[in-house]
Amino acid sequence: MSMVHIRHLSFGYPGKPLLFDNFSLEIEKGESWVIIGPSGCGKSTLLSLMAGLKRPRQGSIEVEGKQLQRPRPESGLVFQDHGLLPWATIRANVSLGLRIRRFYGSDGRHTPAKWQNGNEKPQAETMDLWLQRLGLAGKEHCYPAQLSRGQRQRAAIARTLLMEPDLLLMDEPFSALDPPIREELQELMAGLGRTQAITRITVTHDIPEAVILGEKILVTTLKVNRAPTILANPLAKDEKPRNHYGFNKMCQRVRQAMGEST
Ligand SMILES: Nc1ncnc2c1ncn2[C@@H]1O[C@H](COP(=O)(O)OP(=O)(O)OP(=O)(O)O)[C@@H](O)[C@H]1O
Repeated sequence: MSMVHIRHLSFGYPGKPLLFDNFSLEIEKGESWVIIGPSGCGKSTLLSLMAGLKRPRQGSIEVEGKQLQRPRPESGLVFQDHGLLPWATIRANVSLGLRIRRFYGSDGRHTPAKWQNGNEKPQAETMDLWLQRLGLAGKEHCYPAQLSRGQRQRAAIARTLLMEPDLLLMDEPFSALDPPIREELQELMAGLGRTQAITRITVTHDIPEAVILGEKILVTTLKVNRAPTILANPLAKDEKPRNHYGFNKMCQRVRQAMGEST
């Protein structure tokens, strides 16, 4: 069953050329996709459209069979800039999404029934679990400024995952991080895909990252995007794709597809 179904999408910013024209794409539940392409080709715009933060000029986007009219509370977003509140502890920051979700919409009307008051899982337990999985146990009472950049980004990821999203949309989530931390987080996110059926869509500039995270790699172009270029990448299912003998070859395929698309 499809998680995201884009049908005949047209989108461009006012007074600028179209970025997408009659563009269709189907993403199955549980798949991990990467969107890669040169700067300015519309990767972040496509992610915002799938998040319901922007509306198509023409065409439609369905998520879980429902036409997207607004951001859905079941979708999780992670951006490059972690967006933590500097004056709140890590524990308060990580629980922020949950607290906001209860008031989703101006009147709370759009909070899905399974999350309305009284139906929440025991929060403290779930939060401790994510803090532990993301290597933040013991940091709960620290403020963001007391953590490293990688730890702050992990806290942002914990905040999103604690909300149990069914669709995870990430815009260059690791690009501000140094290579060892970046690699650690890439492996962590790839590992999550193996243990949980979350549909993941990650925007990146980085070819090796695309090969590690994307079972399907969408290559976008600076020309108007019409028929999508999609590379299938079974290596992303591997536990250590970087060590796989086909890794460099797959990187080369992505590089070549990017070259052909410019
Ligand atoms: N709010 C906006 N208003 C007008 N133009 C915009 C707006 N946001 C983005 N654009 C333009 O739309 C194009 C696509 O932008 P977008 O950020 O989606 O590209 P991108 O592929 O994600 O780029 P990058 O890799 O540099 O982040 C760019 O030319 C950008 O300048």
